[in-house]
Amino acid sequence: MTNTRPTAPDGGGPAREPADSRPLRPAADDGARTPSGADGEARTGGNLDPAGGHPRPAAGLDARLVVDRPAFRLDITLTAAPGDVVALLGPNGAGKTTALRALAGLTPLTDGHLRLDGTSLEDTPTESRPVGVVFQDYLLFPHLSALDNVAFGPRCRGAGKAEARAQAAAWLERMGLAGHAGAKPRRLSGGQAQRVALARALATRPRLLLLDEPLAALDARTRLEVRAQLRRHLAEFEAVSVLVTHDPLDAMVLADRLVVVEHGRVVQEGTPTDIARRPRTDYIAQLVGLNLYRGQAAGHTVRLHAGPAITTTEELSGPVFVAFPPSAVTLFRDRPSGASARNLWHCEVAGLETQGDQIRAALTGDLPLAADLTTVAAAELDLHPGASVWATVKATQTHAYPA
Ligand SMILES: Nc1ncnc2c1ncn2[C@@H]1O[C@H](COP(=O)(O)OP(=O)(O)OP(=O)(O)O)[C@@H](O)[C@H]1O
Repeated sequence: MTNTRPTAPDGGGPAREPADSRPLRPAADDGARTPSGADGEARTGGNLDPAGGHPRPAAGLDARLVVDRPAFRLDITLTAAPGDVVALLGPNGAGKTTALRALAGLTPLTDGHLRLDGTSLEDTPTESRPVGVVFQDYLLFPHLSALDNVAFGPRCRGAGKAEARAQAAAWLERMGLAGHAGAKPRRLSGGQAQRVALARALATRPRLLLLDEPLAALDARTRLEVRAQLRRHLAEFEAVSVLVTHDPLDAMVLADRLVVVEHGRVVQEGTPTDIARRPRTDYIAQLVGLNLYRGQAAGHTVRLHAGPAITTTEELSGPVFVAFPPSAVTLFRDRPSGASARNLWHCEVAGLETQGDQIRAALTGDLPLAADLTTVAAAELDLHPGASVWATVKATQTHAYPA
């Protein structure tokens, strides 16, 4: 692992944890250098994995991670080409950290495989794997300057002190931190410390960069800045990056591809746009802020498994999903007469929540749904929990796709 060893040169580093304890902690430093020539290979080349039908890239990451625990099983396939940024998203307990720990070599695989640039990592000691990790809480050595924290990686790879420091200085410069090279971590802001941690991971030129909730410890303003910087650095990074996050915005901004994990399984993967447009589980629909239903389509009508029918513009048949945003819902206190919307449901307000300058109403009744309206509209409608309302959605505002 790139960024820290169990003990720093003078013995002050974080202690190494047992192989499968929590939280995720760095292990030893990277000793192996990247096989050269892997960069620039076809991003989607390779054979098909006979088991899962996933492309098996010659360069990049090719993993099936199976971890069995008494009450939990992780079984996910992850492939990524050099240059890809993949975000693992999922609810609490889905298995994201377990997957990251398995990729890092901190949690042993029960089954599956883990290959990087065509080489199996399973036989490579954790500390020799070309893997870098950036942790949520940075885990910088407190007694070392920013420069020496970053130089630590190259040092462990065998670089001489002067060379390691020169490389570290170049990385700090790249991160816009040249002026903080001599600062100890306690004198750095959260955003600066996170950039030092990223520099430390990148300074060993890993072939797999793992980021564990990299922005979670930052306040909202710093987060915005660091997110933009991280996006730039990840875009420049030539090998595979995998990040774990709870935050859909981080995932959408930082990643080329999202892999959504629920109950230890991949439930959906695709580009952020595809996932936002065609969510396939309630968790993802909530994440991207859509109302999502499942039903049987016949022409322009989708009969929901539990509930009424929804009229759509798409003409489909068979099992489908139908989605629409809360902003597409119009609410009335009295049943609208002559409303052009075909979709009209009688509901009750279950709850109201302020979201920025909008009010999000949670409705139950004919169809459980979320509706957004302005504060003024909510006041005019005299909305309150228990209030009876009529909800309409135009067919053109819905989106139906095969399930
Ligand atoms: N060291 C461990 N020993 C036994 N069970 C564990 C261990 N670590 C995690 N688990 C269990 O494995 C499952 C997956 O946990 P994991 O931490 O990977 O999920 P997660 O998606 O990262 O969740 P969160 O978002 O809350 O961090 C959970 O049921 C968890 O309780």
